[in-house]
Amino acid sequence: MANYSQVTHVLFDMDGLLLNTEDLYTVAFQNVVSRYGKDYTFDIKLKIMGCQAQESAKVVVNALELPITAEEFMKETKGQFEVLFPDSELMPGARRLIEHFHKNKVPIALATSSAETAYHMKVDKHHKELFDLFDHKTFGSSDPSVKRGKPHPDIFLVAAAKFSDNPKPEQCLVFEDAVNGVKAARAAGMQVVMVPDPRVDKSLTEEATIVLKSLEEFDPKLFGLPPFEN
Ligand SMILES: O=c1[nH]cc([C@@H]2O[C@H](COP(=O)(O)O)[C@@H](O)[C@H]2O)c(=O)[nH]1
Ligand SMILES: [Mg+2]
Repeated sequence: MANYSQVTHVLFDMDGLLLNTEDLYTVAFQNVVSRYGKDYTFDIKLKIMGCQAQESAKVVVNALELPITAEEFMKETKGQFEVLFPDSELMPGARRLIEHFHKNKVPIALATSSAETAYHMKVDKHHKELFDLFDHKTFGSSDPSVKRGKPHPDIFLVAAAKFSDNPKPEQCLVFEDAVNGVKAARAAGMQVVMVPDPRVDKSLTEEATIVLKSLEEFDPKLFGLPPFEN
């Protein structure tokens, strides 16, 4: 059996992990690049999942040789986000896990590469009460203290430092869906539970501490966290 260490604090990614917003990004980006006769392939998406918004825009514009600037691309996608994000849905198991940790007084935080404005589009309409259970939130694309996006460790180190009892990296468990997010967590010295998109090749999941098909499969006991009651 693999060796898992006990943790005391938990950090959650958001897009594609707690919310189905990765699917919504795919629709939004495809709608925009279709105007230029291009395809937003999963290979390109894989490169930018978890990246800061501006970096993502640059990669797409360059990879697809779009005849617009990264700023123009961001403006066009923002129009799509405003329509699509408010109806984002929770991923299976997300509510149970967040409510369980909150009820059992496990400190939990959100560490998303989203900008704060995008976060509000995704959460405010349907999920505000649940997301209010986090002790704190860090928004990688709009928080100046997060210098570099995932796969760099910055966001997880900034988020961990916001807990009042200042946990060490090895006391923190990260939940992630993206390859870049797993790399970021490992670079921060943290264990990471990966729930990847099923299209992600197995060879790209090897850095994760444990890989699950769904958050519903997570067993808190493996990491010394309070067990589910049922
Ligand atoms: O198809 C896409 N997926 C993901 C992103 C980027 O990845 C971030 C999601 O990262 P996280 O899962 O760390 O919240 C988004 O905020 C966005 O910046 C993107 O641009 N396009
Ligand atoms: Mg994600």
